[in-house]
Amino acid sequence: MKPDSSSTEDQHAFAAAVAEAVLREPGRDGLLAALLPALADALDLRSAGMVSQRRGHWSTDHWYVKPASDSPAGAADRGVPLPENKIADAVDRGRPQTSLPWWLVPCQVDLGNAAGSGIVASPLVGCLVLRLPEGSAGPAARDQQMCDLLIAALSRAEILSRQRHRIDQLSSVLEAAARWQRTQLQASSDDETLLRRIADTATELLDCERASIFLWDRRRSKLIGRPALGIDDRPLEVPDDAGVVGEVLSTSEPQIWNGDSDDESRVNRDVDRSLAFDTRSLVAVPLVGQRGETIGVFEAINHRANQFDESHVLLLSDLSNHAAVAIEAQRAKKSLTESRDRLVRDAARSTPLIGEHPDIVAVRENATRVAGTDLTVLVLGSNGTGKEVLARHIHYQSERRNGPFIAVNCAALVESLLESELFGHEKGSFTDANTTRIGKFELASGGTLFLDEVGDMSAGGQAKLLRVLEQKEVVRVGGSLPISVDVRVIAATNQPLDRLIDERRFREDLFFRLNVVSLSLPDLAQRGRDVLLLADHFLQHFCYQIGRRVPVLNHSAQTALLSHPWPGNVRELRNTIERVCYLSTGNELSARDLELRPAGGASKSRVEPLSSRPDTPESLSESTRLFQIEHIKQAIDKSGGNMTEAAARLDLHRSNLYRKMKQLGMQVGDDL
Ligand SMILES: Nc1ncnc2c1ncn2[C@@H]1O[C@H](COP(=O)(O)OP(=O)(O)OP(=O)(O)O)[C@@H](O)[C@H]1O
Repeated sequence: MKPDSSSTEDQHAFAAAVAEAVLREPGRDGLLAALLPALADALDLRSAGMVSQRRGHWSTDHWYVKPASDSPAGAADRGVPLPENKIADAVDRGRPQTSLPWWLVPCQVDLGNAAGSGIVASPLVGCLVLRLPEGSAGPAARDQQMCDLLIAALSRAEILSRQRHRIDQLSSVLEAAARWQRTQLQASSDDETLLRRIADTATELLDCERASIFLWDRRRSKLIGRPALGIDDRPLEVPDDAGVVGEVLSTSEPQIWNGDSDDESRVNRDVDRSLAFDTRSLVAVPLVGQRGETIGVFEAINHRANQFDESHVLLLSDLSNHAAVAIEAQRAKKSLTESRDRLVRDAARSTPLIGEHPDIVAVRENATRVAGTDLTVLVLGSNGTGKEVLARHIHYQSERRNGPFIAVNCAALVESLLESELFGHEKGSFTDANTTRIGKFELASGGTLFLDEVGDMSAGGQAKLLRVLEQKEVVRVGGSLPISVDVRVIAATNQPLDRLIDERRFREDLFFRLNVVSLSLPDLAQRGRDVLLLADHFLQHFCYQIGRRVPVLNHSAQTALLSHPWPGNVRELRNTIERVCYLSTGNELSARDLELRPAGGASKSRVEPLSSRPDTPESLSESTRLFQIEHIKQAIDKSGGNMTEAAARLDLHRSNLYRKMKQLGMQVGDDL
């Protein structure tokens, strides 16, 4: 038998055994398995063990008994009852206790601080239970040093293992968050699918039987259980102040309820009843939105008691942070989708293709048919017949309706600008290119590009357009990377393209590219009583805008509308009605109110000569500006709103007329 305490050689041998075991990183169990026999050897113990307290209970982690040959009494130790009271006493005091033949060395590691930030864990509470040799008077100081060495090695192993566990947890949470994000990106994703995925992840990672998200309906003071819980898959609603979940909501603090050892009144058994579940353990954490407000509670439940501790709170809180982001993103997506759908509906309603004439009915039917395809469409018709209206009508009936509708007037663009306008340019690609600019083709991606007045496009422009239509990709001016574009093209012209092709002013190959389907709009004068339908539509529209009662068109007005030749087509009619809505006051409109000029003649001048007005400005430049505005207005008026004709009257190119109007501060659009 050894002396009362260990020798220096024993101490060195034990230190070497500890160093060797630590280097192997065998984990807590491996360390105990290797070092308890070494400690027993060094101190000539009959048995040595580690007991620890987990979730309120003492349990023996490891127990080493010296073989019977070395210690005849040792074999009996296996059945010896542990001095539980003394163990608890040693742990409570945090100091070793001797109660011969037992020596009890508490082993308590505060992992929260030791393991670094982010690892909040219940302290590891344990006790080395050592049975001293027969006749021992008690341990000596150097024996204590050996125990300290063992405890330090165990602490290190525990910290390492918890760090690894934490890293695994965080990786799982990140993987789960990425999965949720993918779910959200799917066009068909809905709230229920996302919430179910989130709850499933929590069930799996917390190894629990059920997880639920309770979203707070603050207005109704209710918590709504999601995904749909309970009988008939109906959402479960509970008062927002009931049970542990209510506690979490009011305190914004995580809560654990651990069955047997906890206050039964904290649990809302109504939830159990509707789930047909017997909750024995529960952990719940707040769901906090991006602005810091609590938007709900995330809970996990188990049939078994004492299942949850701080590490579950930590894990569920991590999940909850990502879940809150996903839930808010889903809500934002839903509200954006709803407002987009509303806008698309409004936009579609605001450009109806009005008309019951058989030609218009046929065009509408063909438009509906072609809307279901991605075919290129060529719309033919005189100015103002509604070519853009028809293009929008096709767009809003197509699958592309949620994408953009981009209209480009090809005639308004000089050739040098056309390429940059349609295909964009890179910064610095020419003198004025101060920034990178996205072209109309890219802007229209996912939607429809309406190329108006395509017959007026220059030869260079036509060649470039053809290339893009064939390759379905654009290269920005000054760039080299081809950018693929997913665009449906609808082109329109009022020009006789076949004649332009004969005169070699329009490329035949481009014509075939554009003319996959062609739709022709008749002039308004050929549409019979559609004039009255359209007049009525514009009357309603403008009177609503101004806020005046809608006047009726009397017999003379109707006759005048039906017999007018409408050289400016629907645009001219719209301008006429707009003017009447602003200038007339009665509840009935007559032919005289309409002031329709005979074909080819000048309308009764509605514009007073500038010089005769009392408010004529003194400044020469201002009166010149006003004169130009009036002169342009008159030209447009005389042309029935037909800008090409108005430009010709003014001896200007159409694009120059637009530019001049912008320069003068005039509105460029329909309400001229
Ligand atoms: N069938 C229709 N129903 C309702 N409004 C119409 C219709 N046709 C044309 N309009 C209205 O007439 C005006 C001119 O229509 P739009 O711009 O579509 O004609 P366009 O043929 O494209 O003209 P341009 O050749 O000058 O570009 C617009 O204000 C449009 O709202």
